[in-house]
Amino acid sequence: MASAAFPLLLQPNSIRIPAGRSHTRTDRNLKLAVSSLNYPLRRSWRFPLFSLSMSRKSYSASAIPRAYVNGLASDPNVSEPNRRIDGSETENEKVKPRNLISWGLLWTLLLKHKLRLAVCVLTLIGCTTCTLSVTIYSGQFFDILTGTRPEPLWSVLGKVGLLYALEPIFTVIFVVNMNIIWEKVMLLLRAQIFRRMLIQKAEFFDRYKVGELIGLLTSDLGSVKDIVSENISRDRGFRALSEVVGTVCILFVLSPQLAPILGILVVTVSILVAVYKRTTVPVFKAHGLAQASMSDWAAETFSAIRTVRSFGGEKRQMFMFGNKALAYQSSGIKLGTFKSINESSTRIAIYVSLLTLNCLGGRKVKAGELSVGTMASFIGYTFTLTFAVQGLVNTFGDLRGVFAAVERINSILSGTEIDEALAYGLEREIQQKEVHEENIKLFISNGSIEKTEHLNARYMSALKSARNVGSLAWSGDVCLEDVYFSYPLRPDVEILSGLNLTLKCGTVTALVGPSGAGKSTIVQLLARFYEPIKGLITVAGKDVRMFDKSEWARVVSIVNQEPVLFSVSVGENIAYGLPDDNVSKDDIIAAAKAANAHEFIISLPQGYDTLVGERGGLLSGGQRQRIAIARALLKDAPILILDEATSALDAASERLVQDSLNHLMKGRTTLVIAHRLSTVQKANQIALCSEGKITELGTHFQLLAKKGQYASLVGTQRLAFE
Ligand SMILES: Nc1ncnc2c1ncn2[C@@H]1O[C@H](COP(=O)(O)OP(=O)(O)OP(=O)(O)O)[C@@H](O)[C@H]1O
Repeated sequence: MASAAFPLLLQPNSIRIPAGRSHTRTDRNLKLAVSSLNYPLRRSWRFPLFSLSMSRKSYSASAIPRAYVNGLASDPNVSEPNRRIDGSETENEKVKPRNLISWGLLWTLLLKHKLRLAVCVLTLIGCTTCTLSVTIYSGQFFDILTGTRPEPLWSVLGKVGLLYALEPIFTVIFVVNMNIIWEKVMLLLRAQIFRRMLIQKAEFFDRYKVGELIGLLTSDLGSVKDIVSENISRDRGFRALSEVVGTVCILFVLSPQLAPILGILVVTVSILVAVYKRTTVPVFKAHGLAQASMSDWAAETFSAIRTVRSFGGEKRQMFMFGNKALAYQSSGIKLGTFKSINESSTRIAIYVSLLTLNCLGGRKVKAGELSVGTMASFIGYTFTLTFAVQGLVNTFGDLRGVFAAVERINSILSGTEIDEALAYGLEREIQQKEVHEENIKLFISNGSIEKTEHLNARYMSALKSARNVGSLAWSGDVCLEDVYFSYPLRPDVEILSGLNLTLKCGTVTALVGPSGAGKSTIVQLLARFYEPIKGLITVAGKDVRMFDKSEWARVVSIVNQEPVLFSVSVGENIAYGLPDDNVSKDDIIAAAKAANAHEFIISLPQGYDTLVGERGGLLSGGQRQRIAIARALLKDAPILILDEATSALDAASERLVQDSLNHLMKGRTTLVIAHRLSTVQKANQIALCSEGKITELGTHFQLLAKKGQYASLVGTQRLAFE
């Protein structure tokens, strides 16, 4: 199958431009940037806490296309995609869920910084050597003082001084390089996770709350990031590990008899103390949660202050806040108690170790088996070992948190819910961009995490007979043919059952029907947010699945009841109609004028540069709607869907918006959904959707004459007006 797609993988100098293409911004990017590696790996990796595996095969770069031109004439050698008509995958095609974050991936990302890693290893050895050597020289210092060592004092002090000077230098180089490496790794991970979220199927966003998804990017990924930044200090992570190993070795060299007893004692007591401390982590967390709950309540109260006032809810809000403040207080008291015990427990570990050392070592010093200096070094190493072991246990505790976070990310994002048609289109478009742009490199220079070769195989093959989707959509009808559909989260409830509807090219079709009949569902299918379970959607007779979703998105404009604006300026919101283009101010103004929006925009404080606020909240509903229409005008898509576009407006705004909609609809294949039947009477055809099918179809007068459900709906609405 993969090889069947290769006739379309053109060499850079053999790119053909399909005739009759109107969208120059696509044409100018016909040539794909050379795709670099997709994390080639040499072996599989497994870790017991969360199963991580990557195979060489799944990350092979060999099948990634080097260049691609869509819209080419069919190639008889290219086989049809091995795809069932319902869009599901056959057994052969099924892709096993793979973990998004894996050891293999981390390793590959780390290996990009080989030089820095080498510097880190060397400086780590350097600072540990300095730290541990100082203690030996401190012991020698005492031996010189007691006269057992015939060496001038300045020579030892000189060495100690040099070590004191070198240690911070090594530390700075180690910390800076570790941080740089990890920040770069995290940058790529963050970008890839964001991308992976963006290409999930629509049901993914039905299933998970926005907060959960943001949590993956912020707190979960944050704890992965913190594992390095918070474990880079002297008593944590690699430094603690190297100090434990180094100290134990030195102790054995200094006194092979004393070292095992002291070593075992210090390590055991330190581990016990550290483990005890870890068990108190939930108390710290509970305190944090209590604080968050209290501040959430305050935030909700103030953000809904008008609702609180209108219901006289101040007392309730106060009492609830009081409850939360009390919970915060009691968790704070508990936390204080645990903090004090924690504080003392480390001291207990040190005191026990020192007492043992003094008993055993003191006897040896008295017997002349050990010098005072060596005894002093032992005391120093007792402290080092205690803190290092505790630091190490803390690092392991943090690692557990990281594994849990990674597992959460993997469990949500490693399923097979990727919208492949979208993923493929995005991959292709990203690769067409100039590679020197930093923000794009994040997504391509490392290759995507997605297994793109099977997507390429499928879509390359499927696209072989597709001509330019724009010209098809401008010239052909859009048909829903025997469409069956259930929402993935409610597979038992059939919303559409064998629906047939033709949207004639360049004309207006109105879709009416009772609430819950499935009108908006048809919009979602036409926009390809979801795919039919059975049946086809075609444009000019071509199955729309032949086009990747980025291409399809360019030919469909949707204006709905509550248009969502981004919290940028008015001008930028209009320019979003062509998100990949540099839209000129003149084009933006022309679109705004056609949408009856120019007058109100220039009366805003900063005109086209005025910020619209979160979700356009600083504008009225009618103003938002006209900006959305200007955006759609700029997009200039051949298929237009108006889903209750004027229903939330008052009469004056509706007139203005309706004017601009009339302008927008001209010459486009339009589907209008409206509850107010008076607004759709002029449509070329009216389709009545009921029980998942189109039950009546005709002009307003034909349907009235039929005296069916449409006629009775019209009657009901007239009665309501009278
Ligand atoms: N994302 C979803 N997941 C599961 N079920 C859904 C989803 N969206 C809509 N539904 C269900 O699909 C059915 C059809 O909804 P749809 O919004 O298409 O109806 P409608 O005809 O547009 O209704 P209205 O005129 O009230 O807007 C409803 O029963 C609804 O509960």
